[in-house]
Amino acid sequence: MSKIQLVAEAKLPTKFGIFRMVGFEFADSRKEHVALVMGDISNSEEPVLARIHSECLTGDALHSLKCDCGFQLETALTQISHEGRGVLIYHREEGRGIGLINKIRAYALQDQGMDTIEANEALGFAADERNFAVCADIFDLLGIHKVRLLTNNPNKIDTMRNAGINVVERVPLNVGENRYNTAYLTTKAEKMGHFIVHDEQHDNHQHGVCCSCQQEQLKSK
Ligand SMILES: Nc1nc2c(ncn2[C@@H]2O[C@H](COP(=O)(O)OP(=O)(O)OP(=O)(O)O)[C@@H](O)[C@H]2O)c(=O)[nH]1
Ligand SMILES: [Zn+2]
Repeated sequence: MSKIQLVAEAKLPTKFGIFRMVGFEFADSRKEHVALVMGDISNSEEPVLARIHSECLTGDALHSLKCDCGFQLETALTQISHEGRGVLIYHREEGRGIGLINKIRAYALQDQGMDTIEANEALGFAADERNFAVCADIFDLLGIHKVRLLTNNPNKIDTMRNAGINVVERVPLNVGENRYNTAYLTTKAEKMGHFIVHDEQHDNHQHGVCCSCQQEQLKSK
């Protein structure tokens, strides 16, 4: 497989501020990834606040409560904009690498009682099919070698370090817990070693999707 290349860039104004959007592509497979960069990252000595965000159409764009992705995406972009400097790699590995349609199939099995990992395995996939190494190559192409990584996933940290990216700090990203994703978060913590801190109160009053509040909202409709 060829190495990923930086192929396009442009300004992207968002509700979180103005980013530089950088497009990356593998010449052979045409597989695409994108990074949103804010501020001056040219000083390679100053660690960059960085997020590797794996694609989740349902959570990121369709407001699903089954996972924490949408909340993490918003929080990461907010934190980067507060610092005025940082990068978010939008890692196009939908459904932990199994793709959108297979993720829907996995959700159907979860509706019957399987957890995230059991559902993936019942479909013939590993628990996690993602390849994070490409993100180290993207950091490298952006001239970033020292990061404070926004994640709860130890595997992302290990993969970056093994690829020569200096992760000087893990910045936790525990947001978005609600009644529909508690089991998903528990599976991540218990079976995948993620650093999940359960929030007894849930932190979603601010998002209007707290378990009980949401119930009330749904009932009143
Ligand atoms: N196969 C599968 N993928 C899922 C499911 N729910 C969310 N995803 C995908 O999981 C990926 C996000 O992975 P997570 O385990 O939530 O988080 P992470 O990226 O490993 O770790 P953080 O950096 O802490 O967010 C995205 O690609 C989602 O599309 C599911 O039930 N099954
Ligand atoms: Zn998700």
